Amino acid sequence: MSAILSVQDLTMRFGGLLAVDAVSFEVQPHQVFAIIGPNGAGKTTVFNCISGFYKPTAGQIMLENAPIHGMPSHKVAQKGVVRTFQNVRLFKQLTVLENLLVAQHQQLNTSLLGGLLKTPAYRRSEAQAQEAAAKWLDFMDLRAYANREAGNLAYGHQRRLEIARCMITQPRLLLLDEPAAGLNPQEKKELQALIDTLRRDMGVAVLLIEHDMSLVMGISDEILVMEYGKPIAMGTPSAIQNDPRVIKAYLGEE
Ligand SMILES: Nc1ncnc2c1ncn2[C@@H]1O[C@H](COP(=O)(O)OP(=O)(O)OP(=O)(O)O)[C@@H](O)[C@H]1O
Repeated sequence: MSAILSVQDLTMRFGGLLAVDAVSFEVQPHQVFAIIGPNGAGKTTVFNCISGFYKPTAGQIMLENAPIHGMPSHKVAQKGVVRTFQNVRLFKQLTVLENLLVAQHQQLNTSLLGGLLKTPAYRRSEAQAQEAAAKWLDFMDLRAYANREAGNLAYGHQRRLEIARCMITQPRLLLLDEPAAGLNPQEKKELQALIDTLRRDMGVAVLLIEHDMSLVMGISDEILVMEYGKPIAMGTPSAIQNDPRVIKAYLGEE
């Protein structure tokens, strides 16, 4: 099986700080791959490098065998790698529906002139965008809120909308940065079921940063543990839970 994402010796330096130090891992199709580690371990910096927000100091990031390191974030997104953020980022003054329509804008097969003249091709792609938005509103149980301002939604709903906004672009790889943060126990359970459905039925692999260990252990196929920028362990949830280096990183020296 060939990997969707292959990261080799990824390194990111900020002045004198080595935030990510020679990190390598692979994400396979349909896999949920988690990156965990104490605060400041370098997890979000890895995400920022993959999603094109940072240009890595060194190393390779390959998406289905083609390099994406150093590409700007909108290009990486066009290639099928999309992300959510630690603090939800939506167009808060737009409605829920509008957020889903805007997300598709870059993909729409229309020209400015086509839009002005309302050509058949323009109307067709508009109709497709509306259809896709309706599908994701239903899938995420957000239809009742379609015309609400996104900023006025309950936090759990905003998180779901952010994931819908990613998924509507039909990505190959979904990066979720602490998706369970701020959710109540019931919402966390629903999130776990949602991630499972996305990877099983929607053809997307998921790369996850998460501090909630019960979610991480319950959903991940493989886990990478980082500490001070360095990879210290990688393996299945049960192997990671019993790894003395991981226990030491989380609990400190006896
Ligand atoms: N743009 C930046 N400029 C300078 N230092 C940075 C920058 N971004 C991150 N860092 C530093 O890099 C290190 C790793 O940070 P990062 O946010 O990647 O950690 P993290 O594992 O995601 O932490 P958390 O779990 O708290 O989100 C930290 O010491 C942080 O201060």
